[in-house]
Amino acid sequence: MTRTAAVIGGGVIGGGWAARFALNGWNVRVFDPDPEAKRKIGEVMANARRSLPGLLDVALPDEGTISFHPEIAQAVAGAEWIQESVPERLDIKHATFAEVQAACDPGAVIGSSTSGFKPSELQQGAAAPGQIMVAHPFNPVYLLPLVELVSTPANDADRIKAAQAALTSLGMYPLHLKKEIDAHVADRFLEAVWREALWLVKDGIATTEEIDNAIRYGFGIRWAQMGLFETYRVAGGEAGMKHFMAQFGPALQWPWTKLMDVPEFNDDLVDLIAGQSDAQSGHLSIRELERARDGNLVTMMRGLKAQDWGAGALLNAHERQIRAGSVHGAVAADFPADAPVPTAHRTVPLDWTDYNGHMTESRYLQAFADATDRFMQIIGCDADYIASGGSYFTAETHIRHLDEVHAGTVIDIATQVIEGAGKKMHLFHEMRAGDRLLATGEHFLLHVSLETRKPCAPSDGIEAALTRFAQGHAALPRPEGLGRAIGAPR
Ligand SMILES: NC(=O)C1=CN([C@@H]2O[C@H](COP(=O)(O)OP(=O)(O)OC[C@H]3O[C@@H](n4cnc5c(N)ncnc54)[C@H](O)[C@@H]3O)[C@@H](O)[C@H]2O)C=CC1
Ligand SMILES: C[N+](C)(C)CC(=O)CC(=O)[O-]
Repeated sequence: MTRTAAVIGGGVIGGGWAARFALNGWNVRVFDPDPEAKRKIGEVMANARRSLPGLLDVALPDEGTISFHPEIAQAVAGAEWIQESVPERLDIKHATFAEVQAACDPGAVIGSSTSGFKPSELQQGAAAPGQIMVAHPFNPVYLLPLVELVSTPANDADRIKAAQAALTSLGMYPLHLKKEIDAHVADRFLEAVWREALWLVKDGIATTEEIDNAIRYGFGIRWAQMGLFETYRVAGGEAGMKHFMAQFGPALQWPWTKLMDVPEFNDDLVDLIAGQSDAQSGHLSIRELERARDGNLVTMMRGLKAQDWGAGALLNAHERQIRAGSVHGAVAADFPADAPVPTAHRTVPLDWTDYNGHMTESRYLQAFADATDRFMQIIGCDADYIASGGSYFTAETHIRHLDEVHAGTVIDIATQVIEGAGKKMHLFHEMRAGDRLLATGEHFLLHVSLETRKPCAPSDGIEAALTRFAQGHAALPRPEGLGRAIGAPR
């Protein structure tokens, strides 16, 4: 059954939440008094659609619907998750919770996006304090997985567990903080770095651009993959963390930071920073900057996915969760022998597109090669079989590019066995977006011994599974384009 979330306040963060929920198959009900909210969320959704689904190598569930409601009561009725993302003012948040709790399901989780208020402050005066907890996300909410989940003793363990499970199912990383503190954990870092940066600009030491460069060419990349402590452990060399601390401990007494002083927040400082920021990035619109940011984030996170590390390992876990409940977990006997076998159902990722604004040619081969891997797995040539010494090598490939496809589009590949006997396996893949035929891939493979590196017969199990498809597929129409070659001029 489709799950339902309510988003109260649909600005930068509420819009990001709406996209995260909807693109993971939830229906989303939005309440926001801003008459522009629908347009703004529409623009966030457009950016999210081209970036989030392509993070994974398997398609997300079908997109949920987003509806807009004139009253909080209408938006929250029947929702299992209510995410408050109204402005950062305690009076507005309290008034919002009162309206929400007058109409919502008592079993629903009410998460607050607050950047700094403690959950006990949010719960003050509430009809049911135990329903409210901090669920602090990071912008863009549809791409960054971290959510600081901050609870108080008023929140019972079952509701916290339900909240963790719901966030995990959205591909997020709930970091549960059992001890509350102003600004939680991550915003304390951001605030510290922000204060230092304000001083550096105010004192004329560095411009906004130079500070950004100091981060993005160096420790920002390092932090993205290892965080702080693991990074510094490595920096301690073979002697490790103790050596690192001994070496840099004395710096704590030196004037290396102005963290405890706050620069006077006046018009001069605002104009200085805003002016430098305009000079640095004013030639780009916010939507253009968001698109650049999203492309960079997707590319970095997919790089970490290949390494199965940090945020990338989380993507792999989310993907396993989706595969387990779908056709991707199926084996040969689960597929009819007389129809092409579905071997891919995924979204075109942003990092598969090129200067022509569409999927680049090398990624067609990747998609078809992944489909071949999936077919091998279906007939029993899986990781265990390969570890036992048998596998397939591709001997020849022919790809036809028939129609364009863009980032964010769901593609499906169906595979027909043209020949499957002994060591030979001849496959014909058709890639489609809905009814549109995008490309075909014809591949001839030989079963090999990984010890001798020479062709040999596969196991009886693989032979039987392959023969079943080969015989069943022989009755299918011959695919258009089979055996095609590029004609050479004479
Ligand atoms: N912008 C950021 O980088 C982050 C913000 N947050 C937190 O998210 C919350 C929302 O912040 P933003 O989205 O940045 O602000 P925003 O100004 O972009 O959006 C706030 C939205 O709330 C709506 N609103 C105002 N009064 C309302 C009411 N009574 N009921 C329902 N909606 C109402 C506004 O029309 C607006 O669309 C804040 O608590 C903030 O601390 C959390 C993480 C990051
Ligand atoms: C600046 N901020 C305090 C609103 C930042 C956050 O809360 C998290 C983020 O996305 O940077």
